Amino acid sequence: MNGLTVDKVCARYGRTEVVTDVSVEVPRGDLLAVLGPSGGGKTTLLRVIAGLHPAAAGRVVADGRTVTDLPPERRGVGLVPQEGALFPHLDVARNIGYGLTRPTWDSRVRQRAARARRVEELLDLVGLAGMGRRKPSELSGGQQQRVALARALAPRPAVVLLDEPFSALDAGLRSSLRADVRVLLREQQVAAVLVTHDQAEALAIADRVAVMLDGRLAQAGTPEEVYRTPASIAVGEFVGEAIVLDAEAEGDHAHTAVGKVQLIAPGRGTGRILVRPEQIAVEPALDDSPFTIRDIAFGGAHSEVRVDGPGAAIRSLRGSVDDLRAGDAVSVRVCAPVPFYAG
Ligand SMILES: Nc1ncnc2c1ncn2[C@@H]1O[C@H](COP(=O)(O)OP(=O)(O)OP(=O)(O)O)[C@@H](O)[C@H]1O
Repeated sequence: MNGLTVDKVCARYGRTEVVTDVSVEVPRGDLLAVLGPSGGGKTTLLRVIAGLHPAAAGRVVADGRTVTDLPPERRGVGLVPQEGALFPHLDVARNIGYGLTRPTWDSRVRQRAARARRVEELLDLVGLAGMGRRKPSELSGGQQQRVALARALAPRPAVVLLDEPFSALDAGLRSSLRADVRVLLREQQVAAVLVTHDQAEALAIADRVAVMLDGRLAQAGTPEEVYRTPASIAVGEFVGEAIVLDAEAEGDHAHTAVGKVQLIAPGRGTGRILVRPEQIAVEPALDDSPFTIRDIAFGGAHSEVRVDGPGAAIRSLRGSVDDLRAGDAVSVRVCAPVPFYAG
């Protein structure tokens, strides 16, 4: 396959295994977001792919070539580290050109010209044309990240790894840079792996999301799959806001504290369901209802309504909350099929 294959990779620090049996595939042009709590093994996995940390077992394959035992510079894998990590004493052009082949004595002039052309091309690509002579300290945080990306792309790698590349940026800049980077990586047809803590970022930018819990791949799937049908309650709680309710399943539906709920897949017996706040409809109660509004957190486009009731603390997202007040009695209904977890 063209792109990246990680096949049953394990990694250790000393005797402690921190990555266990991880397998993922990323075709060229695709972006895989690796999501997980702190200490879950995300950065270590990235370092194994980049060749900065040895794999204790398994294989890393880039564009069909097994690179597991090659040094970082011979893998065809580019890395955009956290906060760019540019060389402060080199100007932007030199930072970008750093990873390109050094000229040899017999072809120095020709290679130098080719390097300069490639650097100009990359500056253009990341929207920094004309800034080649500046020092990193003369750039904004977002511009520095663009330089780090250009540096990673310079040798035309098959794979680019991005380790929390937007974490130091403010929200507005972060989402615009993220969208630009996504388009650029697809245009360049590299296989990209992005490590992030930010669930919304992973769901927004990725073709596929891999959730790592305790060094293991808990689930890999499209953003919709991991959000709507998480493999476990733990994955569901990590990927987004989750309301977990006790349930008694009977085929295609289950009985819960908020009434009868449709299930995505049939289930039977005692267990739990996982519901997203936007799947819960809260309406002013027409009859007696045991549910009352605890408070409403106004949130612009979507406000959160928190509801107390017997056996359930509910959060619901709503566009308008004009008809609701704290203390009101309300009816609560789950308005979409949800996943059920037995046991
Ligand atoms: N150099 C090291 N020596 C020993 N243990 C380490 C080292 N680096 C990381 N670890 C441990 O390995 C585990 C995985 O760390 P890793 O940095 O891969 O997790 P992570 O998911 O990237 O976390 P974060 O989101 O906080 O960056 C953690 O328990 C961490 O303490």
